[in-house]
Amino acid sequence: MAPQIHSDQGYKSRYRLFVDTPLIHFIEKELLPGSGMSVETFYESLTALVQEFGKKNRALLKKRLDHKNQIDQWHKDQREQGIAFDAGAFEQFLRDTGYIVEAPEQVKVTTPGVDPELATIAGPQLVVPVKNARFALNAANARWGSLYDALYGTDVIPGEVGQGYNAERGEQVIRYARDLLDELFPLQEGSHHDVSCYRVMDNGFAIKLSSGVMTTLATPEAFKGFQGAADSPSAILLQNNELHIEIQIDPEHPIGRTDSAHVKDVVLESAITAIQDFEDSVAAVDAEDKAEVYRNMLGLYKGDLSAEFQKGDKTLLRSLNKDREYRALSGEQFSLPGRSTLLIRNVGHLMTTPAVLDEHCCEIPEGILDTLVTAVIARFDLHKKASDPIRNSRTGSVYIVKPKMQGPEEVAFCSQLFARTEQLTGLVRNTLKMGIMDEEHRTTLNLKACIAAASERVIFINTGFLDRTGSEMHVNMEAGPMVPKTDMKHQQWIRSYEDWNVDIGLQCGLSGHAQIGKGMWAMPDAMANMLEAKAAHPQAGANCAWVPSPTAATLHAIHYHRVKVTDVQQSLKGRQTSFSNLLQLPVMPAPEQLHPDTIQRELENNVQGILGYVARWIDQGVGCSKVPDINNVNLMEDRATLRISSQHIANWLHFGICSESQVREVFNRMAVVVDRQNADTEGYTPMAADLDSSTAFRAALSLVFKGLTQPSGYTEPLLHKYRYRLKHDRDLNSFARECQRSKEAVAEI
Ligand SMILES: CC(=O)SCCNC(=O)CCNC(=O)[C@H](O)C(C)(C)COP(=O)(O)OP(=O)(O)OC[C@H]1O[C@@H](n2cnc3c(N)ncnc32)[C@H](O)[C@@H]1OP(=O)(O)O
Ligand SMILES: O=CC(=O)O
Ligand SMILES: [Mg+2]
Repeated sequence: MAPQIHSDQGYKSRYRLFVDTPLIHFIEKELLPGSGMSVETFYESLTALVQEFGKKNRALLKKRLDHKNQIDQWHKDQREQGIAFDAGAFEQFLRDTGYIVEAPEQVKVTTPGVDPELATIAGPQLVVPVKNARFALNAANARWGSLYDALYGTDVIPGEVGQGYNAERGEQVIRYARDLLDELFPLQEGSHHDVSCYRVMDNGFAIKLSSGVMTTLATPEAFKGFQGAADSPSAILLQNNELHIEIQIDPEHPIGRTDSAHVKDVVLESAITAIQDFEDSVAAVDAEDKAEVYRNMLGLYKGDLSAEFQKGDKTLLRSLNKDREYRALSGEQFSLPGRSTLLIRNVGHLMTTPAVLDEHCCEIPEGILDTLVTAVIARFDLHKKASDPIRNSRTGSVYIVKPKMQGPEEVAFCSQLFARTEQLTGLVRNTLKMGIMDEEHRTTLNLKACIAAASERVIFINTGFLDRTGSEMHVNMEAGPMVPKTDMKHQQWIRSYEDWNVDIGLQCGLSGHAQIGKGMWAMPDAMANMLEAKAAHPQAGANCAWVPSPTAATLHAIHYHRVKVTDVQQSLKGRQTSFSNLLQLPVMPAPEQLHPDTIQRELENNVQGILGYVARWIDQGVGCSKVPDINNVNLMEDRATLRISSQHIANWLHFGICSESQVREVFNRMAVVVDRQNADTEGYTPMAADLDSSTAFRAALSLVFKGLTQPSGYTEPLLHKYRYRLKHDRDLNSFARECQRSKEAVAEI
């Protein structure tokens, strides 16, 4: 059977490409109308990009493999010769083989037109799988979040949330919020706890205490504006460290009614930026999935995305929030952004997509398709008038986060791809900005050269420590058995990597121009712990850090009120983390001392996470899940955490820390546990009853048993393979193979 090229289903010939129907529908009926780009120009442009960049893309992937083989051999030789690891010798070898390159002495980012949300405002960065419109909208709207809700609904306030309103818990929330106001916006006299009235007078913000004393803020300039009438405002706007807080007042509201100053909520500017993710948190294996991802992104950029959903017994309709209007003391009206500034995480250089085949019937690089579609989508935002109520960038930029790049050649390649895409889509040069995920071994070691390779485009460097951990294990797979997963974050390499990223960012002039970011908080329900732990991110000089939910964004915002990141960055200038510490390996010094119980527990924990995540990925196409670990702590699992777990078991198998039969036994047993955990999950397909015929179970096994040979230890090739097979009842590439065999089809192009 030849591919269906001219039917309503299957691939259709478009210019020099074959495009699968669901994507054609999206491109021709949804994306291009109103974009100013014709159908012909779009496919001509895509063909040009594939022809100009496809071969280079493949060559870069081949280079990854060459380096990996060389490093494997070096570690093997050292082991066989009984040579103790020496970071200096390793560094020399990596320099000799061109894995580490010379960076220019002076590197300075010169990125033009960066919005203040990325350049100067320090605050939380929310990440969201864009394939889920309800979540994607929620993330875009998470610029402002209720502190009362964030406290009431999480373990920051101890005890059960329970059903119905718990007045005692409510009291604790109000006390917490008043303490915070006292800390961030102290009064000249008294405390926010004792306020009976907030109002605006001709000469400024006036606060009446229950004692009758009139006072105001210790720093009166922190008052920025208000909503409602001056003598009975409905909102008071305060600012600290470039972040805003609204005290909301409503005497009719159930909470405001009982409050001495009728405060109904304290709302924090929260997710200053949000990454709409096409990548680690998304399952998009075919044209239908890609169209869904792109459709939501288009709606966010056009401003018309909405999602209707059921919550409890209510049907809700969610759309994008408008900007917020205020009046200043002078009487002047002004507005603040109502939405997070959005970044878009495209996929990396590795994957190809069956949504589009080239003239040889081969899948095209997915990153190339993402770049072009992102640029066309962005035109809708860039062409909006300044008065448009829903604009993303006010400075004419498009923020693309590029994951999993390995080294400066790959960054340069990406920058060239962006430049050519700008030409083809009529965008001004350097409109497409680049966020570099520092999440691969070779990128960390060459971070300065990576920044140099895109110095006119860089808008962030971010420590994606989850992928970086998977990368560390895969690159050094042959060095020896790795420490247990929980010990990984205490290893020398990871501590140095976090500091190194900040040092290089500061040296390259990112402060005040771009984000130096820290990674994800992967325990979405452990908000009390997060409040403790994530204070370290601004203290380390990072002006943004990832959070998994809007609630987490609101709580994490508190840290940026407490720490002025620019001051920290100033104090860190000139620091230079040891390069050789970056190369220290996370290998166990005495694996023979590992207790069998520790091995068993480690396996069970990893396997439970793998199965819990993979089952939903393969069967339901859910790319990011909350999965309980062995201690029943809910963890955010995505492809990066899966990379860690699967590489870890693969490594222990390789070095005989555990046996194949032991691993299989744990998999079989954990399938029962995961089935039980999902007993009430709608659409869940149990695995344990028939393990051999469970596609998800087989996918999970292969991630471990084929872990050593997966490119860079990534999980997406196998996840895509199994999900595609389940969805389509045929293999990825089967159309491409048939198409290649079909002389007529090719001749027709
Ligand atoms: C290594 C990396 O690459 S990290 C980056 C990739 N990871 C991510 O992007 C994580 C994003 N987070 C998520 O996907 C989710 O928070 C999960 C999967 C971890 C947990 O999801 P759930 O179990 O559904 O969360 P939970 O039930 O606690 O909360 C759901 C509510 O929170 C909202 N929510 C949760 N996470 C997010 C988010 N990231 N963005 C926006 N809203 C969110 C949902 O919209 C929902 O609210 P609603 O009912 O008003 O729509
Ligand atoms: O993408 C983020 C990571 O930690 O990996
Ligand atoms: Mg990652």
